[in-house]
Amino acid sequence: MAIKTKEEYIESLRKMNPVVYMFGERITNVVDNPRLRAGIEATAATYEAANMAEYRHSMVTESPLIGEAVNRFTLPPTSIEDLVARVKNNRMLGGRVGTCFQRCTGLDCMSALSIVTYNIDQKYGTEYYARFLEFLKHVQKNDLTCNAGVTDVKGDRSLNPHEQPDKDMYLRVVERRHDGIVVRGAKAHQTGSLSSHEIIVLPTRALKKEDKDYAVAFAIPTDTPGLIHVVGRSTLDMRELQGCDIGNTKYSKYCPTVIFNDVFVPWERVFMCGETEFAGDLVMRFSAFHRQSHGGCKAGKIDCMIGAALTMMDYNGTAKLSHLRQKIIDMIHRAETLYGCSIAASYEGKRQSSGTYFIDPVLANASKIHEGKEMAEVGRLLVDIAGGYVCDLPSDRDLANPEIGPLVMKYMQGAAGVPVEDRIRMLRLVEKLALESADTVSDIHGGGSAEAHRITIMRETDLEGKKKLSKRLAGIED
Ligand SMILES: Cc1cc2nc3c(=O)[nH]c(=O)nc-3n(C[C@H](O)[C@H](O)[C@H](O)COP(=O)(O)OP(=O)(O)OC[C@H]3O[C@@H](n4cnc5c(N)ncnc54)[C@H](O)[C@@H]3O)c2cc1C
Repeated sequence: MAIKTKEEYIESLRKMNPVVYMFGERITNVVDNPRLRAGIEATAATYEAANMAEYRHSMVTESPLIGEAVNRFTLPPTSIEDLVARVKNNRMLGGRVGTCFQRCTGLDCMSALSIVTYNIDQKYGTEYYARFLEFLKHVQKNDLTCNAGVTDVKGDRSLNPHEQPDKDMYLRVVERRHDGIVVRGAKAHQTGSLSSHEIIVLPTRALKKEDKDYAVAFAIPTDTPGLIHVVGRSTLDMRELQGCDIGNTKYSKYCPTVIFNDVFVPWERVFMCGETEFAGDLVMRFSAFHRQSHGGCKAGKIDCMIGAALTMMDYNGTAKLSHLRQKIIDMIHRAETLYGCSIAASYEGKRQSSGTYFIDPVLANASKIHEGKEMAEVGRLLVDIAGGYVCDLPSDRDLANPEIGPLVMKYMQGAAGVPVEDRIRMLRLVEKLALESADTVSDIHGGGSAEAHRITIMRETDLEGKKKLSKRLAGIED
């Protein structure tokens, strides 16, 4: 049963028993909690699309590993076609959910591990790659969702992990046993950790040899004893719980901090343990794949934002105004540049020793730098087009109030013939698309902060080649 339906996916989460806290209280029923469910629904869209005639051909392919049809979200790329399909699927899904569907990070971890575990084995004769392939088979056969446990809480940013006054600021191995390891630490911003069956942990940065205990990668179920998910707050997080003014009526996003309170990991699930010199490569590969992913999903989110802007123009009676139509063009070209860089990064991908294909990291990072700046501009344009009611629209509860409701509705009218309820719904969606902090901050920091992209671009670009070009024209011989 390699392809799950949406319903099977949700039922599979129901069988899990993670330890979860939100707003200071223990949540025992994750799946039916309205706030968490909105996030789970976004991930469920990746299962739904795989079963829809319209998208099945792009979402499903045969795995060379298990010889069965699998959801592409479980498939590390083994061709240029696979790399391109990742971006196209992400764009389609980003547009369908209008937020993050929370399933690419796990694939990005698996893609990076499928390259680096092989390289570690080549150097040290370890068996990480074989262990990783066993894990991957499990993921593919059961159509699992994984999330990325990469970002450590990091304490004092000027200090290396082993230099921190509290040694747990980066996740580390605290005990080595005959049957596995015990780890302690916390991973921040764990997008969709409760929509996932497994959490894949990687180091968050390059490490020195003194940081040996921090050079650890592994995968464990998200309800493993000792794991505590503390759901983070975001700007619109009460809306689903209050059951009104929701905006995106189907989907949302949430990002817990996951605490690893002395968690046991069996050796068969450990994919790196102490090989510090590979930590930087592992995180660089994960980040580059993740930045490629963003080029697809965020372009898809802009598609949805453009749709909302155009609809607001219809509803406000501003559809013919040329300066607003210019702003639509400004939104479109930003989506296409983002997408174009990400698609180009895929076509320029190269086969690695393990057989996995890796994207062009310079193009993928260029795409992400563009996202960090331009998504904010797209949000600004959307709010500009939609009008000031994006921020202080009366609540659904005021509209339903028998005393003031009819009066409020009267003054919410837009263009003739547009149902007032529709105009209100679209304004709420614009609020969610442009101002939900879990999404807008992810445009800046998700996949690493801007400086990390710039450093990668500088490191991975052929600077000498560019100097040679200029020297040749200037007649300078080296
Ligand atoms: C909505 C959202 C979703 C996310 N989802 C995930 C996820 O699913 N999985 C995951 O693992 N991570 C996730 N992340 C984490 C993301 O990768 C980090 O936020 C990002 O790497 C920045 O780390 P930080 O937040 O700790 O900020 P910091 O590292 O504190 O950075 C803040 C600023 O300080 C600068 N800075 C910090 N330290 C240094 C230094 N030593 N040298 C130079 N400059 C420095 C940075 O460049 C940046 O400008 C998510 C983040 C967000 C906001």
